Amino acid sequence: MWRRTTLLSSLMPSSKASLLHQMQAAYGLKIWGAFSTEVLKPAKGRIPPREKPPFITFVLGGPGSGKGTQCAKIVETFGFTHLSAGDLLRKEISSNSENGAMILNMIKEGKIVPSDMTVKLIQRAIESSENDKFLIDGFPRSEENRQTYERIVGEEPNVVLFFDCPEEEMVKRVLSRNQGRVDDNIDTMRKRLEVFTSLNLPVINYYSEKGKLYKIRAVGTEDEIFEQVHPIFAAFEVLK
Ligand SMILES: Nc1ncnc2c1ncn2[C@@H]1O[C@H](COP(=O)(O)OP(=O)(O)OP(=O)(O)O)[C@@H](O)[C@H]1O
Ligand SMILES: Nc1ccn([C@H]2C[C@H](O)[C@@H](COP(=O)(O)O)O2)c(=O)n1
Ligand SMILES: [Mg+2]
Repeated sequence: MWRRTTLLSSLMPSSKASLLHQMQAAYGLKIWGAFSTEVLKPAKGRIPPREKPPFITFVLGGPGSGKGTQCAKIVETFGFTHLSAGDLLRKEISSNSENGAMILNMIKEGKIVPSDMTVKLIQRAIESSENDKFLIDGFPRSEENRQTYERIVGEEPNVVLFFDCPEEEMVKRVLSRNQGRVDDNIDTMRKRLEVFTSLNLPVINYYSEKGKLYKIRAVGTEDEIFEQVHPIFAAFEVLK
């Protein structure tokens, strides 16, 4: 799609060449002559509009079920872009955004941040990427998250993965994660498990009823779990 790169400006008087540069910078267009224009790879930071909606996978599971770990493997094998809702929120905290303090409090309490905020961060991240396939990890965490995404983005996910892991295993993993997360302690973990059961399980059931859910038994080694994940994405690659 992005074909020719030679600059016409080198063949022009300098005033015209400068005007041409300005137009190229403004519109991401490269002008080939009197009769044709062609859209070229945009300048850094400018992303062309998508011709079709990206392929979206929601990745769900309790705290410590291994969502992030398995997402890294999917990225490596299938070239997805990984967007962790939790990571996007943590970035908001560390960038000292106006909502940072509120988000930090919610995360410490194991509560769910207002959906508009999370959806906008996800939407912005998708729009600023040139990839056409995304893993949205840890989202939607509640019916309100799900409905807000559908309202703002106007699309349903293509696939939903659910990493199903026993509570005692999740607690063990979180308490030995050692990444300095403010919510990796037993008190917050208890609250996160309660929130998972009361708010996230209904979303998981919703997607199960819609026939979009792939349930993974998230016990065993990371590689054993990925053996269940691999065929799901391999099948979608074949269908493309
Ligand atoms: N199959 C596994 N066996 C043992 N430990 C694992 C396994 N998968 C992941 N872990 C470890 O468990 C911890 C939690 O994993 P991970 O961060 O992927 O979970 P998560 O679902 O993303 O959790 P959270 O919702 O809290 O972000 C990490 O320290 C990770 O290295
Ligand atoms: N959709 C989301 C995702 C995450 N959060 C907040 C609350 C979670 O406990 C915390 C950490 O998320 P994780 O990294 O475990 O996926 O981030 C939220 O409010 N809404
Ligand atoms: Mg995670």
